[in-house]
Amino acid sequence: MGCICKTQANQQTIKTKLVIVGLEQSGKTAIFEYIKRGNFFETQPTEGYNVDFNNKDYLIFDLAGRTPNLWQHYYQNADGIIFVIDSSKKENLQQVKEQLMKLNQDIELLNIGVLIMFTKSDLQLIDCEAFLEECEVLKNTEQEKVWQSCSSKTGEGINEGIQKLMLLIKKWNIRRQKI
Ligand SMILES: Nc1nc2c(ncn2[C@@H]2O[C@H](COP(=O)(O)OP(=O)(O)OP(=O)(O)O)[C@@H](O)[C@H]2O)c(=O)[nH]1
Ligand SMILES: [Mg+2]
Repeated sequence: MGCICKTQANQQTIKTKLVIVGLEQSGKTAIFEYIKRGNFFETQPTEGYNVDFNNKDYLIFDLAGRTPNLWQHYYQNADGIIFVIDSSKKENLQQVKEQLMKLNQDIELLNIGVLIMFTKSDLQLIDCEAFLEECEVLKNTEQEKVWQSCSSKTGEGINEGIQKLMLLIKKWNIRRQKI
């Protein structure tokens, strides 16, 4: 992650660094804004990234879906990744699978907790569990992941997802200390 992350982390003793990734228009910024404001906020497509470091618990980078080749550069110093899937879109699930496989490869040697967020649950069309089963992402016990269905319109599931991610990050930190 870039120097902004490290500088701000030092100044504000931020505990946890998170990165939000996912396909274009999947709902990343809406989740980022919901975490920041506690309500839905109408978004624009992201250019580059958004960052929030005012909340001392988290430093969050919300990356642009249109430049997936840049995501990996933010993983190095991250504690957690939120991979966002638009659960109202069945047509791009193949692309989602490919990005999830790429994510697995990119973080193979890093101790990072991954939360898969199926967002737009207010419009939900896909069967999340069947999808996860089909693409086998949760079967790799070496690289444990958690998942949650959520909506940035209603707020449903967002805090639950973050709590699951925090627990997973704690586990990773304990494992890291044992190594
Ligand atoms: N109904 C519904 N719409 C949502 C939800 N989350 C996001 N949207 C809408 O989906 C569209 C895309 O949301 P963004 O959060 O901007 O998506 P993004 O993943 O940040 O997109 P990029 O920055 O282009 O990669 C916007 O029109 C949002 O209003 C949700 O939970 N429910
Ligand atoms: Mg965005």
